[in-house]
Amino acid sequence: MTQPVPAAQEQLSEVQHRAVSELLRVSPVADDLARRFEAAGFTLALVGGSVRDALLGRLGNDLDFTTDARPEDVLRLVRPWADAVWEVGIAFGTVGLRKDAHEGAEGAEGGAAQSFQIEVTTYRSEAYDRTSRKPEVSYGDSIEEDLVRRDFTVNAMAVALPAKTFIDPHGGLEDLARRELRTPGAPEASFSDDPLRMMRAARFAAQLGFEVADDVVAAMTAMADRIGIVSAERVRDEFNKLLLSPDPRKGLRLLVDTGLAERVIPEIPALRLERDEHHRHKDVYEHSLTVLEQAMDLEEDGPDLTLRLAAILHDIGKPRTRRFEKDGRVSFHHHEVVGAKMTKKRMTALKYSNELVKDVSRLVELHLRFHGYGTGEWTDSAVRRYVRDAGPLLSRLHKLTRSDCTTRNKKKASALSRAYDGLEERIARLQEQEELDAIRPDLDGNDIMRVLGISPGPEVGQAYKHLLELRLENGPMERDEAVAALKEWWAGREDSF
Ligand SMILES: Nc1ncnc2c1ncn2[C@@H]1O[C@H](COP(=O)(O)OP(=O)(O)OP(=O)(O)O)[C@@H](O)[C@H]1O
Repeated sequence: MTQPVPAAQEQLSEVQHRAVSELLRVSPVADDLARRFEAAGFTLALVGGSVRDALLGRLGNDLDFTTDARPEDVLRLVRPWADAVWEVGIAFGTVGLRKDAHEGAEGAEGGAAQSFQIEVTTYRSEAYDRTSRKPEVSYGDSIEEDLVRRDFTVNAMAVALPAKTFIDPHGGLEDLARRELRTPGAPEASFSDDPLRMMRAARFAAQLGFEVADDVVAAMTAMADRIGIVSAERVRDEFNKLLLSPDPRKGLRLLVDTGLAERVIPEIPALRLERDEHHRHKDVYEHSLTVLEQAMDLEEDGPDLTLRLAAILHDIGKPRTRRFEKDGRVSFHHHEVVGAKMTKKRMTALKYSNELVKDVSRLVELHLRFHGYGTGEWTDSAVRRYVRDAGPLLSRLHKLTRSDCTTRNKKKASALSRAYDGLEERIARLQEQEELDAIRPDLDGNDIMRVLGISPGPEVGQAYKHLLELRLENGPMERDEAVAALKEWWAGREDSF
């Protein structure tokens, strides 16, 4: 191997430093497990994404291990040690488990509990593809055999435990320091083994911010058709991870530029409408990517798949509805309705849940409604209908609609955002009004008559009004309290005569 240049050397030592502290953090649990395997004559190594993430200083509590022990031995070894064991993946060589650990006395938190999600997979000697659910798996005997079948060099490193021996036969550490995705062997061979890896390249680029090596991009472009043999569920899961990453624009661009998107979600590349010489409309593809990023900026509780799907898909009805009108303008009439139908069709083909398909297509359908608001005052009933039609999607619709403004014209943008502020204020006011309108006293007319032993008459109305005042003033009361308050009011009233 060539010696790293000094700059890379510096990066490597920073990488090593991070890795050491990450490994020390998980060590008590990982070493404990490894000693059990060692005592039984087996090896155990931290592997794949866990090693990559340790080197990047972002290892969480999900740990992946690889071993020469067969699944039935793994089960035997982990059962007495783990807090829970899952056997769902056992036919494919994977045992899942949870280990709850307490930090040692010297731990900064002084005894805080941590829960580790662990997967132990037996060495594979064939294409590493644990989600394709092939009926048979063949196991290997060496870790090198296992690592060469992994997707990218940065995912093909291991740390044998408890000795902490670093195993990196494909130069993953250097690629990680260079932030580059390369395959352990020729990319064409790797993608023939499992075409999903092409999607994974785009996903990791988006997730880690790495560049994809030129030969890998070339193979993705040449072999894009092959993605057709992969199940919709596997494609969807990778697409979701890409979309939920910190930089989905980067991953989506790769999918579109290599032709993978054409096979997987052709509505996105179709957004690249050729603009006419008068540039009468903006580039819908670039606009959609920007809307996606603007929507991400408005997320409050972490990445939101529903919102992100709606943002990237909101204009997919445009290419089909584009008309050049006689007056020289361009129109996209009903693109939101057409887009909602297209969304439903594509998401169903990708095997998304009915719930998500319904939510995303609803947002696509509603994304334009607000534009009617800007043109004139909405009646209260139009505002109520907007709220009712959005239902639980209202806060996402607010975010989508606000992000849908990508104009460079600052005046136009701030007018739109002010109009939306106005709408949100009105919604809040109406909602408050309706909540108040819905408030009833804690006892109704019949209760009042029964408690006071009176018949219908103006006193019942007065008693009702008094209880409503109390309800508005103090909030809900227990029944006993309300009865007592009613009697008190009645006695006070009689006294005043
Ligand atoms: N289709 C595949 N082809 C080759 N190797 C794979 C494949 N899927 C998973 N792997 C290997 O298994 C490891 C774990 O896979 P997984 O899909 O959980 O990704 P990860 O790298 O752990 O990232 P994340 O946890 O964010 O999904 C990978 O790092 C890689 O070594």
